[in-house]
Amino acid sequence: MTGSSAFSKYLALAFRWQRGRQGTGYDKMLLLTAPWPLPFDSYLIRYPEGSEIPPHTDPVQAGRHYRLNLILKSPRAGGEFVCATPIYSSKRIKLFRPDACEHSVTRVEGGSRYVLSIGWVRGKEKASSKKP
Ligand SMILES: O=C(O)CCC(=O)C(=O)O
Ligand SMILES: [Fe+2]
Repeated sequence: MTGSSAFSKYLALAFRWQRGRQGTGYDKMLLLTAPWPLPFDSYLIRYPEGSEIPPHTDPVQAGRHYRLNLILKSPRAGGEFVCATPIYSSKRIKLFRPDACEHSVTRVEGGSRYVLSIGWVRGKEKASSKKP
């Protein structure tokens, strides 16, 4: 993709609510993203009552995917982030490898949940090019 078409794609997407990829009731809003010097993206994610994210991974074409998720607002019940091996986890801060560690969000019950999600990719090694 050329720089200018990447930028027009960014302008078309940024600061608008889009349906989450899993189609399970959550919405995301692209804030800032850049391909260089360190590929990164940042999203505001909104989970209305009854939404959830089933177990999944977020693979990248090359390198290692990291995410720092800041839980801005928790619902009264549910909406728990589940990941067996986070790098760091507290009530409001989750640092993890979404490409390597399956993760999910339990059904939000009693109010909404809001997350600021910042992701970046380190290294260039292709997962499929790894020697056994
Ligand atoms: O909202 C969350 O806690 C996790 C969302 C998610 O799947 C991700 O950030 O990759
Ligand atoms: Fe994810």
